[in-house]
Amino acid sequence: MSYVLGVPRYANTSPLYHFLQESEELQFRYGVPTELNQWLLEGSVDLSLVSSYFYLANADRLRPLPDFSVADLGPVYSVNLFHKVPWDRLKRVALTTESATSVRLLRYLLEADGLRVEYTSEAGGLELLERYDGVLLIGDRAIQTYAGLLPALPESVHQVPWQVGGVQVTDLSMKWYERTRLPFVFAVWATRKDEPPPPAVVRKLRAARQKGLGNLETVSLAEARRLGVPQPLMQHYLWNFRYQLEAPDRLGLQAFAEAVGLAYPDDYWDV
Ligand SMILES: C=C(O[C@@H]1C=C(C(=O)O)C=C[C@H]1O)C(=O)O
Repeated sequence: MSYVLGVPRYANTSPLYHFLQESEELQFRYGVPTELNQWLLEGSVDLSLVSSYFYLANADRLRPLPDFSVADLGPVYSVNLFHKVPWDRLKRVALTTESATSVRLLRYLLEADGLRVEYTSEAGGLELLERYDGVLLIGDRAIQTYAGLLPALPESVHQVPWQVGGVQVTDLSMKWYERTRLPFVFAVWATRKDEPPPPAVVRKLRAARQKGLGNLETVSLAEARRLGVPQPLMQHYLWNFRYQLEAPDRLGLQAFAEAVGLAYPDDYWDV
């Protein structure tokens, strides 16, 4: 029987997977985070990316790898509330159906600012702004939408505009950083608690990550073409992620658990 890896359908994890080969022993099943979360609990994937919030809420059944994450310090560029009224006047917001973590993070950030907002889960893009004050997008859709708004390639990564025309872009990871000065962990990799990850699979994942991060130009070119986003922008976007769940990331994850009233188990596979 082959081991099934839950593989996200997003550019943001391409440095981890670009050089990973599917084989008879290791098969991929592709999905967006909300699908992968469910598949992991149900047993239709064995090792998978899982939304950090979903992991924390199901920590009695899941255990993560010690050194894999989708995290960053400051802006992430692809977890964005696109809105047409200022942040403190938001009343009705549409939420992506692909995310478990970001929707919880948005709720936390708005409540922390004393704001009461009505949320509706609805798939779509910027056209939702005709009916809502804001729309939360993540992953490929968010980075494509953001890149599509930019009038030109920014001169420097420090000059990415956060307002284009009538649309404001609030990067949730940046907002988290301003509040906590910590990284934000969007996802970890986990298995079910009674099914330890095979060390050979973890070795392959680590080797593929090392190669991916060492060849970001190749990886970002492939992803830029796939999504129709300028390659320099894609390369900076990928370069900016923290993929190794290091000590500062764990502090960020612990702070997120506290922020949403969940326990932080601090319990990782020794692999
Ligand atoms: C950084 C991102 O993080 C993603 C957001 C997730 C969530 O909100 O549940 C889950 C997995 C991550 O890959 C992104 O989508 O751009």
